[in-house]
Amino acid sequence: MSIPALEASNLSARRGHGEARRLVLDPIGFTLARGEAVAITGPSGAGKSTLADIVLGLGLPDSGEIRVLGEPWSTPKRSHAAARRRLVQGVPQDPAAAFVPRWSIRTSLQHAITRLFPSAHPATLIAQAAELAQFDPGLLDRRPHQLSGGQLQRAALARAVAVKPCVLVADEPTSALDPGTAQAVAGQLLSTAAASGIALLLITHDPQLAAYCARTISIQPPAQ
Ligand SMILES: Nc1ncnc2c1ncn2[C@@H]1O[C@H](COP(=O)(O)OP(=O)(O)OP(=O)(O)O)[C@@H](O)[C@H]1O
Repeated sequence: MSIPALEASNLSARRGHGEARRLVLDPIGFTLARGEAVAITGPSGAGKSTLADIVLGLGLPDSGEIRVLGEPWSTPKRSHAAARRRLVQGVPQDPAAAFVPRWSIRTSLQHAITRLFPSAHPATLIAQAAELAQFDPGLLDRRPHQLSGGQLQRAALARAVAVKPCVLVADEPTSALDPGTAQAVAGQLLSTAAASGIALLLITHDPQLAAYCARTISIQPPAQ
């Protein structure tokens, strides 16, 4: 059997300080194969973004472990940090967060590639990523504010796949878009991940969006 792209076992999280510190993510475990799309759904406050942040390495769990391609992910060796960070990329709810406002989309992509994948040739990866994400290469020299919401979300998808990750975490990636654009971007996200063999963890409260995925895991706010 091939090694899963992502394995999460017994992950839980507490947040807040002092007496207000409480369990915000009940223990959860799941496995994603390469190219598999899984939706994480649940009501507001269930811990979906907390889980996304933990998988992205932006927050720490209070229990449990994550493995990426079979290797422990939560505590990557410092020397491997960039190489390992490259493997798990995010597509944020607000795509502008993926870009430096004063830089062109091309410069932001070049910067991400140089930092996370120094052995790669940026121009080649940018061209491949734009094609995969169906981002018009004619828009690469624009700044983020010069793009529509849908164009910017495709640019964020291009930025995420440019460094050839094995896991994509998309946290409510279409919630800021109108319904037609949201559907097109969601379809693009799924087909891009499947075409590249990337495991997709799609965080959403939208059942229609979750239905695009092969599997749905529903989480609930922990009982206090
Ligand atoms: N740093 C923090 N300090 C205190 N509480 C926090 C912190 N981060 C998250 N929480 C709490 O943890 C719970 C889960 O938050 P989270 O953002 O993960 O939920 P969610 O399922 O993504 O919700 P939504 O669908 O509304 O985005 C919420 O009750 C939130 O207030």
